[in-house]
Amino acid sequence: MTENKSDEVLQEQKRINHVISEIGEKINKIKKNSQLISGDVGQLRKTFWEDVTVNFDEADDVLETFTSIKQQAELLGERERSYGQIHKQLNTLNKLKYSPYFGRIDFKENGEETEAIYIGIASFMDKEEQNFYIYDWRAPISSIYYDYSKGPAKYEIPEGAVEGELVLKRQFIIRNGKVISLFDTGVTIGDELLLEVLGNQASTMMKSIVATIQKEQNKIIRNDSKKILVVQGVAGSGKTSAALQRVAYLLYRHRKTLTADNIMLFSPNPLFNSYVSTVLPELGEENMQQSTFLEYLVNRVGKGLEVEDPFSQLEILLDAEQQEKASFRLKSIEYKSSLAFKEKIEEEIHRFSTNGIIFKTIAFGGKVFFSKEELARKFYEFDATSSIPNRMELLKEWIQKEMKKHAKQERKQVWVDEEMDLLDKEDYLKAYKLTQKKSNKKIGEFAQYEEEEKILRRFIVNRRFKGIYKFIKNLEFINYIAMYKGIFMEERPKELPIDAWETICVKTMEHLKHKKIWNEDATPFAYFKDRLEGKKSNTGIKQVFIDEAQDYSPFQMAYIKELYPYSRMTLLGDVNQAIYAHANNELKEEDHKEIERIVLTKSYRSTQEIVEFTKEIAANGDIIEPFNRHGEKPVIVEVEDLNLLPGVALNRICTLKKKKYQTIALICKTKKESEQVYQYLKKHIEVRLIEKGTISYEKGISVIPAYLAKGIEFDAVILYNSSIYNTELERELFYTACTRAMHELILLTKKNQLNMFIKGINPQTYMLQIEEVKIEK
Ligand SMILES: Nc1ncnc2c1ncn2[C@@H]1O[C@H](COP(=O)(O)OP(=O)(O)OP(=O)(O)O)[C@@H](O)[C@H]1O
Repeated sequence: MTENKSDEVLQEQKRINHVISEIGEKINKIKKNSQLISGDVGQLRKTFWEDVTVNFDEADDVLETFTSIKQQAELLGERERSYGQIHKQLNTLNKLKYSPYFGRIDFKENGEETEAIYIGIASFMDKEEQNFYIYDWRAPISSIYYDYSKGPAKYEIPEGAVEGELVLKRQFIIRNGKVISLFDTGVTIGDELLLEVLGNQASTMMKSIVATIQKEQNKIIRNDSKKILVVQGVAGSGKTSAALQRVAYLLYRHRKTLTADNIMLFSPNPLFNSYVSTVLPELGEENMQQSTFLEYLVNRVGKGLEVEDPFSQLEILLDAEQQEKASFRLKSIEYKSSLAFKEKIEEEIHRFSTNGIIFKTIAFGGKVFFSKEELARKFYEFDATSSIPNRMELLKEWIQKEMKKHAKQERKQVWVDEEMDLLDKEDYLKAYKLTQKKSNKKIGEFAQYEEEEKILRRFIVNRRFKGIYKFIKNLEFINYIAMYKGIFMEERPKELPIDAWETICVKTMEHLKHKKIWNEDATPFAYFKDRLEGKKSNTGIKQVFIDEAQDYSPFQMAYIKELYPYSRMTLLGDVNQAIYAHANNELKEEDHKEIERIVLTKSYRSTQEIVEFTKEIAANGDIIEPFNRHGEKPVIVEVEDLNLLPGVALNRICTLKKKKYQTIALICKTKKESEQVYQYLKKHIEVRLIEKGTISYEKGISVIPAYLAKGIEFDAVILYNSSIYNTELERELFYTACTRAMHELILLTKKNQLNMFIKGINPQTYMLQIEEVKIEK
């Protein structure tokens, strides 16, 4: 660390004290204001109904009542919004009070005086609102801090570039209002501060990197020129971190038109969702919408089919004992993930335009209201030039109209008489009131009774028809499954050999028969459904982020793009961590006018020693550059007998625990392996098993299958039985697992059975140890 010049520190501390006292004053002022508003909100809520005119007598009165309620609700909403704003502001000010800024740049704009710019997580001005005590890190001028070292520098504003000279660049660590350290930096954003940050223990929650954003990451964060931004970044290069900072940046830059609700992040698993959930609040912003693609698909496919999750799909491919099943699934996955299959679906849809649509019969209590043939006939009676979704809509409207007639008929049936006796008092009362309301004039007792009975019969039929009405409204009368199956009764696509196609057809249909759908079919099925009933494109989303983009198949990627046709997209991924069988070339694709591509090659997560080792696993790993932080070389532990493996893992975990690491992971290849070793370990130490549904992880020891460790990191990683990663398909999984380690990496292996990847690694990059201690079975 650069030496702390004590008078500089004193000067800076003086300024900090002043700024903090101003922040304190502002907080007090806002609090007073907020009490007023909160009082207002409370009062408004209390007297809401007193202040509106409620009168339902005449149509005019109803309108007046409606307007009055609306006005009152708007007033309340506005006050609540300003109350929410104030709350947010107070939150940010309290953060600033603790640590007002992290950086300072002295910038001399050409022809102007040098100005000291202090940079923090939000802007803060003096009382007169004339000068900035703190600049938001997202302000245009702040980019100099991330992009330049001392010397000529410039930043962009809408009117053009502002040029000048960067005279000083200083970094602070301020805690609780006190300068802990201060250093003036040279070339990049203080390697020293970064070194300090990266040397810390891993947390179970991702941290914001705002104070140490690197120049190349800043490009990702501030990029706003093209519709699609693609980031190919090696493991640990800060893709996810930069993506979250980018969300914060976009929310700031477009604050008038963009809110957190307009941003969607697709993440790899539920654990990841919670892992990243604190970054934006730390920056004073709200979290964007977050979902896994599976969640989206399950919703879209609908209740009728159970969707296989991608992890179960992967498990089959990884299970050495199910090689035959795996080889068939691989073919199925490859084809159904391709754009060729999407084309095939398109052809099928085209055919449905003139014939072949299959419906379900709509019946009630054994009585057919609409046969499937009738529905098909009616469908094809509509104008053939109209799109399929439009005709579906017309068909639905027609059915709904016809249903009114059926309902009327049904009211006369005997079963309704029987159910009349079972009605409760409230129904009678309701019918009575409705009759009263309906007839202003006094009517005779008999007429009154007749009217009530009519209403009660309507109640009964409506109640029993509720299911059918919903079925119709949701277009469930379209037999998607039968039609989807139809694709597999057709001629072989040219991409596949005959035997492969036949097996795919038989097995896919068999699986669908059991009301289950494989993961590779889920996207095509959802797409197929969309093409028949109309796209559910989401216009509210303006920015879509896809993390681990390499794990999306070409079909999925194309589908997502169609779902969000008006959104900008940020795709982040690493071709070396593509753990699924379907290939996706999106990250490698040629540039075109809508795409901006950024490549990150420096890895920040792991020590230099770990990166030197892991880069040799990755295909094209030469481009990976380690960050200059040192630790021990990875250790490969050879074990005589595989039965000793759980005990050896336990020993190693205990040694790591003594080193006071906060998060230690034992990464296994499959769920089965994780469960087995977990059962052993839990008898000896406190340990947690992470499964696909796990939504958060805690400090301590976790046993986790490699594919669930995606995107997250641990202080120390032990790779359990590394000998079993042995096919080219498993290279990425093995690489992903090893790159989760920040400070220490240990790989257990059967003696003399180094896997095919380790065999290719320079032995200088690791230490080989033989576990000699015999452990009882
Ligand atoms: N500029 C930075 N300043 C401080 N820490 C950083 C910076 N960039 C990355 N890191 C740290 O490096 C680690 C890896 O970052 P992150 O998870 O964002 O990388 P990634 O590229 O998404 O990784 P992977 O693809 O391997 O999951 C995190 O601990 C993150 O805090």
